[in-house]
Amino acid sequence: MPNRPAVLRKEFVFEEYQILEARLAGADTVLLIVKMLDQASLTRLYEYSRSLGMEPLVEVQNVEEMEVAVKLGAKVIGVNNRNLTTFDVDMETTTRLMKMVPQDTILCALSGISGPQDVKAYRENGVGAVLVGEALMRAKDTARFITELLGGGEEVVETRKEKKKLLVKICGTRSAKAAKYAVEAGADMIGMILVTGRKRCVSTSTAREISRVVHGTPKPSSSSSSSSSAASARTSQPPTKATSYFEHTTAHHLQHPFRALLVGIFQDQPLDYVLEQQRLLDLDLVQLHGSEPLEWATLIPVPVIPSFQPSGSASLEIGTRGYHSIPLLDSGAGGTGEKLAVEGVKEVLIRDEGLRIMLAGGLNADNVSEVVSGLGEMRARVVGVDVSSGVEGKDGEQDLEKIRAFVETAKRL
Ligand SMILES: O=C(O)c1ccccc1NCC(=O)[C@H](O)[C@H](O)COP(=O)(O)O
Repeated sequence: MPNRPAVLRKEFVFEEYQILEARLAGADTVLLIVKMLDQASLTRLYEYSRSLGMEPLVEVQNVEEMEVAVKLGAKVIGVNNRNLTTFDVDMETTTRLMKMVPQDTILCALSGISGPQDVKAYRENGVGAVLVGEALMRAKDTARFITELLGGGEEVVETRKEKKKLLVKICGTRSAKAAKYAVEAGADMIGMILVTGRKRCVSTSTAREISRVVHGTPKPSSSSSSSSSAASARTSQPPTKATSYFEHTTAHHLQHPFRALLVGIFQDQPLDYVLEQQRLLDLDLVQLHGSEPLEWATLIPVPVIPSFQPSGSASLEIGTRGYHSIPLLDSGAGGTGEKLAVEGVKEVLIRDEGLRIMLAGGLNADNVSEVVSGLGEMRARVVGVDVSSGVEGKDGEQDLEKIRAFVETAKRL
């Protein structure tokens, strides 16, 4: 579930059919209420849910039910503060039962949360999550209320107006040496071509070496400070602000505070192959450079970057939220060095003012500044730049100095 918030089917679940239905509808998990299920049914439904890749939220209300949930091995347990027999709400119920919960279990407080004071108290006590229903429905301004619950202040939706450092992706990487060099030069993403038959396609053994290097090489400290929200996303600091869709995905999916991310590039290959390579090479992101369906993003367990051409009809899907993490606007079929037309980029951005993109297509250290600044005010909506041919020498091999020059130039924009 890397591309969106988790979806819970919060229901009276009493048979497998409902769990399957939830999975098919795109839910990530289901609620199992200990009070309404006998031990055999609870165990059966719990196992069934897990067999579909969904760790259920197991709801309890008292000591006896908590014992059942813990014995079951539930990894996410919710304590209902509302007594379902009397309907009385006692906010201490969660806190009283929490000592029974093993360390690695996420404890959620359910029901009765009316404002930030409740969340603050739970957070201080080590409660891992809260479930808010009625208060959210009653709130006049839902976004502000959620921000307040998270402990945030005045600003409700953080949208990027000011210029931030561009993320840089070095694509077409063919050796562990070039990958290491690019990371140490400050690149945020290292792309390798996994499209069989293409000249830049890497063998499995090289891809494994590149993967090892990208996962093991720390970023230079200066570039890790390019986004404070990215850093907080990867540390224990909980977020305190609601963010727009693309702001969130940029901060959470496209950068890591300590190392670069590894991107595998695919083009019109079977989904099974993409999934297998993602696992085998421990890819952090998958770039789909052909006419793969948008929905694949829900089946690939890491964030997806799809490629669009400004003029192509598929570019209508470019701004669809909830699937890909960030779209790549590229001039052509990928790695061609063909220059992207700035006017085409502007047309795409004008159609959807919330859209954020990465740019590719014939970029190099000499022209990236002109292309990016040519977008005028729309520059703030470009989160990153991607290069392949532009960091290659005449012999077609990656040129380490060109990589450095590209990263340094792009990071200054
Ligand atoms: O580079 C390839 O051989 C390639 C093959 C099939 C699909 C995508 C491919 N490359 C993608 C990229 O290198 C970048 O995402 C981008 O297209 C950069 O292009 P450019 O800087 O114009 O070479």
